[in-house]
Amino acid sequence: MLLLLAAACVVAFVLLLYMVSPLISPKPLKLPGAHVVVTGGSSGIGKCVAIECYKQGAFITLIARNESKLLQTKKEIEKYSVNDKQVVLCISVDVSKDYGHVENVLKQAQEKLGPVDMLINCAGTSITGKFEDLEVSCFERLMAVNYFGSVYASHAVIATMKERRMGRIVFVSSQAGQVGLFGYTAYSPTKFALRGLAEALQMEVKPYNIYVTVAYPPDTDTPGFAEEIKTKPLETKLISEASSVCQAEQVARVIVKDAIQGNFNSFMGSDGYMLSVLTSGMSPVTAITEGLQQVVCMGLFRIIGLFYLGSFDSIVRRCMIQREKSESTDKTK
Ligand SMILES: NC(=O)C1=CN([C@@H]2O[C@H](COP(=O)(O)OP(=O)(O)OC[C@H]3O[C@@H](n4cnc5c(N)ncnc54)[C@H](OP(=O)(O)O)[C@@H]3O)[C@@H](O)[C@H]2O)C=CC1
Ligand SMILES: CCCCCCCCCCCCCCCC(=O)[C@@H](N)CO
Repeated sequence: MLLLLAAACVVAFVLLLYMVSPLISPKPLKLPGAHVVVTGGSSGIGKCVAIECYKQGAFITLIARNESKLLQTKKEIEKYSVNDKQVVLCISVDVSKDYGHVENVLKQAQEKLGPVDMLINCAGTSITGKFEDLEVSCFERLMAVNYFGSVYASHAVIATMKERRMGRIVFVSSQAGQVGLFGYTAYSPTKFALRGLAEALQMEVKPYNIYVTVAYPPDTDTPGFAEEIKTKPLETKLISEASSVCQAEQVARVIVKDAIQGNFNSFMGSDGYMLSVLTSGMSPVTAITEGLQQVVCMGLFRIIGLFYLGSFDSIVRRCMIQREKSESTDKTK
């Protein structure tokens, strides 16, 4: 009897260890002297991520298309140097066009600044509008930049990371990559796709000590956002008010902190927290407490989420009625 109890205890302990072992947090990456590549590093969130890493002693490669914007950003970043060895390298390339080209430039960057320790996939753009108003080419373009651009850059660095048994890859998704909202039929799928890629890739590369992070920023005050707002449907604007507009510096700090720690999920604010718990699905966890919070809070957050959905539906309905009214008064004029 005693023996049976002891055996049961051992089995339970082993089971517990087995469950807990993948949950043990990774060792933080050391940024001083590390090589960080930021796609979309010449503007907005990407620029602030680059500055944040540079301030912590990293060597930076900026990737974007427009050369003069790249050079201007390089100058801006260099103001924050913490030692005189630090370098900011600029590469002008379209991450969505030719994989061979992207692979080549990343090879050159690694020859100059050493193997990539951290890749931040931030190059991206958004187009909003009603489904029928968006040309199908918009859907293709967004998928090319936001999704395939991230696949290309990651594919070009992963082999070296695996050889070195270290590295970080960050995908900048969006809150619109956690929930599909009015106006985002072309954009949201590209951000949801990044999550699928990140989950599958993380499972492959974890034994090689490589950690993948997916960031879900809310609306953030950037040149890209200023552009987006010009053509945003009223419905999208009103719905987006559910979550506040963040500063790019603040978003960048959170992304860099989570990437260093190797956290899979990176979110900002209380609505970001709720969304990340609510949409955790089968995503990996990097701390036992994270998993526990998801188990405990999921039901409650679903209830809160249903209220949000109800209010979004009523925004859409009200806008439709308003539009029909103004159309009919236009006709009678
Ligand atoms: N701002 C926001 O509200 C939010 C943004 N995001 C995401 O964060 C990321 C950055 O957004 P944000 O800072 O607002 O964007 P910005 O428009 O301010 O900056 C975009 C950056 O990406 C580069 N870029 C765009 N297309 C390409 C391309 N094909 N190849 C290479 N580089 C490219 C741009 O440079 P260039 O044009 O010279 O190539 C620029 O450096 C995007 O993925 C966006 O979807 C997520 C949530 C909220
Ligand atoms: C419990 C559940 C809480 C639910 C809260 C839901 C809030 C949703 C607001 C989403 C705003 C959309 C941000 C898109 C940002 C973006 O990617 C673009 N700006 C890019 O340019």
